[in-house]
Amino acid sequence: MATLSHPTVDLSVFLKDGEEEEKKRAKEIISHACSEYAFFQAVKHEIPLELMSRAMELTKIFFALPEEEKRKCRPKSSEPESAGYGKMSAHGIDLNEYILMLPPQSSSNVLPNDPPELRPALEELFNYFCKTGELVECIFNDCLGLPPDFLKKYNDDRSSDILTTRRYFPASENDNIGLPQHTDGNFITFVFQDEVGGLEVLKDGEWTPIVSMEGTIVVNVGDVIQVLTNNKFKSAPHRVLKPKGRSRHSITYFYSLQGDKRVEPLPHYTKQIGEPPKYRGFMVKDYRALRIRNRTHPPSRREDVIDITHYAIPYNYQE
Ligand SMILES: O=C(O)CCC(=O)C(=O)O
Ligand SMILES: [Fe+2]
Repeated sequence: MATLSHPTVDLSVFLKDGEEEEKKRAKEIISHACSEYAFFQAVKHEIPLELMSRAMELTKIFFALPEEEKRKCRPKSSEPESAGYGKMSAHGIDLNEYILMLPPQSSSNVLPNDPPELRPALEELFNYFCKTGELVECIFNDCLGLPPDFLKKYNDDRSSDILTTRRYFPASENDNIGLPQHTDGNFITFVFQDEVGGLEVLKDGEWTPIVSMEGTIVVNVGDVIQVLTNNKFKSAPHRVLKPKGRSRHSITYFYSLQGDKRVEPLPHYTKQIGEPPKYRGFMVKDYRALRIRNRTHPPSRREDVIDITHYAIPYNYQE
């Protein structure tokens, strides 16, 4: 197995005034990581470590409850990807179970009352992740050489952000996939995995594990950033393996773009540098619908699963 070490970035330098040299170095690491691996690990972020582990422990308590208790949090709507408790299965095998949460103020949320401390912990965590998302977006803006606040103005509506907390079931004799290979369709994703690990990224044709480190957040570039930057920043395929003999837990925050936004390669990465666009433009909601269809009507062949290459312009597209 390849041993790729994903770069680690201290985000605290961006929370202080001055320290220009440190900021420059951190931005170089992030730019390199996002162009090569699509993933990096963030330490000294603003999210209190105590809150991260409290939320993780509380979700473990929830997932250990009897099925009928958890079902009390079934979504209000039958639409796929609705807020609430759900289970992800493929070909009759349970892969993982999850709570999907929209912004705390959303009336669509169906959050557990048991354990009672879980709901406020998730709401608090959601708000911290949102702040971290805004910070990383601002750092990306600089790394990409875009005009000040360009991404902030473009992505100014946080109502589509999602937090999921998942329990992956233990592996069976013949099956160890907890989440099949995919790229994230959103802007930027933040993952907090427990000590079990299991998240892997595809790099140069090899699956490489993202080592779990306490208090660390995994940051990964989503498809929207890959398209905007015309592939300068990459969104890499990743998957989660289920562990043998135990469960695995993670909390993921999808910093997203609102459905009515149009996404296409920016002039800064096309016209202005004489590069042809590698993608045609699309609406976020249309891409989201295609991705949901992958789930509700899974194609039998892997190559028929719709991903961002659906919008690639064949003659211009290179990895
Ligand atoms: O659970 C994890 O570690 C990552 C989950 C993930 O990749 C996703 O939900 O898109
Ligand atoms: Fe993912």
